[in-house]
Amino acid sequence: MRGARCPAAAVSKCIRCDAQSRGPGTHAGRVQRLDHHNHQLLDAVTAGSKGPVCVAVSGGSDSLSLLNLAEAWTEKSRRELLVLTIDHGLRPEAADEACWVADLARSRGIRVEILTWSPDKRSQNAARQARHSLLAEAARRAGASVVLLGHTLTDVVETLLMRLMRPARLAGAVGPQPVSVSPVWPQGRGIMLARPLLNLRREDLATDLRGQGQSWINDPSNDADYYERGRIRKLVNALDPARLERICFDAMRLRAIEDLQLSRFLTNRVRVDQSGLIEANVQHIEASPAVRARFLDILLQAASGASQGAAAPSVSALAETVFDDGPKSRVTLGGAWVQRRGNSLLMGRDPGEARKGWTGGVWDGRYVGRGAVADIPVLQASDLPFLVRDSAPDEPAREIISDRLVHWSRALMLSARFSAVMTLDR
Ligand SMILES: Nc1ncnc2c1ncn2[C@@H]1O[C@H](COP(=O)(O)OP(=O)(O)OP(=O)(O)O)[C@@H](O)[C@H]1O
Repeated sequence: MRGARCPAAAVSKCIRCDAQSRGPGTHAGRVQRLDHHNHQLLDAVTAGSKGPVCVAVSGGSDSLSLLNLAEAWTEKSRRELLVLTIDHGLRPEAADEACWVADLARSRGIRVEILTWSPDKRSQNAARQARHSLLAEAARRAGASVVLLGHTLTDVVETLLMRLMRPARLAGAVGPQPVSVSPVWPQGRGIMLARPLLNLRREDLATDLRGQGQSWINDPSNDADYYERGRIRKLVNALDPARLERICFDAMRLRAIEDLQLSRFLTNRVRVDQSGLIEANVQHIEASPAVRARFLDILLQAASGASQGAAAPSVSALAETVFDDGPKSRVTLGGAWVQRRGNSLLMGRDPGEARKGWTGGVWDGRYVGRGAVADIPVLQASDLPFLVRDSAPDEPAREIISDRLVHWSRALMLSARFSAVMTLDR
């Protein structure tokens, strides 16, 4: 981290490469060494992309540390940064806080945009969803394809505990990943999220900022008991954080292996035909039930055009059936249908969904109907569902779906690589 000062730090070589770094085991040692690898993550995730690199900054200690890291990285990469800060309207101070962040960015010569959300629901989930939509839309407007988020190791630990306490959707089962696709669709099309601080503790980053004389914004709702996050934070402190971190690193490494396998499946086993129908070859697929379920989850989302997967127990149950033998007739889940044919799984958009409020024209941003809504046949009336033949005017459904799968595959591959790198010496 820029300007990190730690009296105990001694210069040595990084254990994973030849870069000079501070001695392992010290606060600054960890920050300096990871800095080096986190620059590599930024290099990899932005490779081949155009436009600015967006940094989501709330003004808290995590995202200000992220801004420092990103700024240091631009000295070498020469990429332009665009700070995005959201006035979420959930607290009276939110507007002032967004202005504070904007002033700070401008004082460093960094472009900044304030995004405003008018909450109609006050839940943290609704706020998160809205935040991702605003970030993705702003990134696309700016011609960017990468958004950096300030999640830390502390978030990984907290998320792990939260997930253990209630059933999750498959995508979030292990918590934030080093790289992932934007969780909103279609706003997040082509947008990659990267979390370069995922191996650093919140408290270490805060110590670092203090050392630089940098203040930050404290959001009291993060610790409030009425939010699950606040209750979990207290629980983490009451348990043994170091042990929890080790569990998280093990989970991240395991997940990295899964991600790599999934990335290969998406690249080698899936094709999308002209009509937007997805076909996955599942012959001799050797994968754990968890990987099969995640594979199916991604395919269902690509077929349905949904932002989120269906509930984890339903996807897992369906995966058990579809990868073995059946179903011979269509089964619908999460807005998509799936059917086994020979060695393949076929998947498409559930036409029954069109009955819910579609009034004709382009449906789902991807398909053009062939008749009136009232004519939509009952499921299983034909082999191909009513709506998959045609495409949206600008771009064929096939392109949209293939693009999403390719993007997903790349995110999984990068995530696997950096999960492994980030946790190697733990
Ligand atoms: N108001 C905001 N403006 C801009 N970016 C934000 C804002 N709030 C959060 N972020 C970004 O999101 C990151 C994660 O924030 P936080 O931990 O508060 O979210 P969360 O609700 O736990 O999210 P998630 O469910 O994605 O883990 C921050 O480090 C920052 O990069």
